[in-house]
Amino acid sequence: MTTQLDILVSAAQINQRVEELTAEIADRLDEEAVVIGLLQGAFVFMADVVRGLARHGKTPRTDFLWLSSYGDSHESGGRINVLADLQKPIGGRQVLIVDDVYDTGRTILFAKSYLASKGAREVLTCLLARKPLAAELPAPDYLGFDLPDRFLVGYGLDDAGRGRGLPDICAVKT
Ligand SMILES: O=P(O)(O)OC[C@H]1O[C@H](OP(=O)(O)OP(=O)(O)O)[C@H](O)[C@@H]1O
Ligand SMILES: Nc1nc2[nH]cnc2c(=O)[nH]1
Repeated sequence: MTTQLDILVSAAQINQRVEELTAEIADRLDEEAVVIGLLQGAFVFMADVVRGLARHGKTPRTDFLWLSSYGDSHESGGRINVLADLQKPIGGRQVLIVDDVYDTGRTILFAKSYLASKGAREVLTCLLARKPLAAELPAPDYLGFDLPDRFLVGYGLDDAGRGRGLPDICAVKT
């Protein structure tokens, strides 16, 4: 990437936080729980969350829901599009949504009501990062980091499709 970035959270800090979060989550998940990652942004965090859960003795089912609202823009388009649905029913199950960032809150609020409408018994949320706008909204059940109001890239987060594989959480220099 040619974009200039500042590192906000290092890979080592992320690893440590994932370890703490997954210890807490493992205590809360029941044997029939499904961990649901929101594509695309959650795929890196999701991989670390499920491996952390395994270290803490839980190997839940997994699934993905592909939602999109930003496209290649730095601003939410306002409307959430379901690009690909869950592969298995979740009726009566506890679910944990895993996503990368909580910003306007539209994505996570949509995902919560969408999964509830599919019959989930309990919907828990685990967000890697929260930006200041979302601090006014309902808190996630599990949160990695409170970060500033900057455009985030890396560790799953993209800038127009690029940068998801960067190991740290970075912010675009303005
Ligand atoms: O709180 P919000 O304002 O809704 O923003 C959060 C969402 O924005 C990004 O998704 P995006 O639509 O960019 O799709 P992506 O996951 O494929 O990057 C990100 O992955 C979150 O899901
Ligand atoms: N990549 C990326 N996607 C977002 N969606 C909402 N906020 C952000 C952000 O800061 N970075």
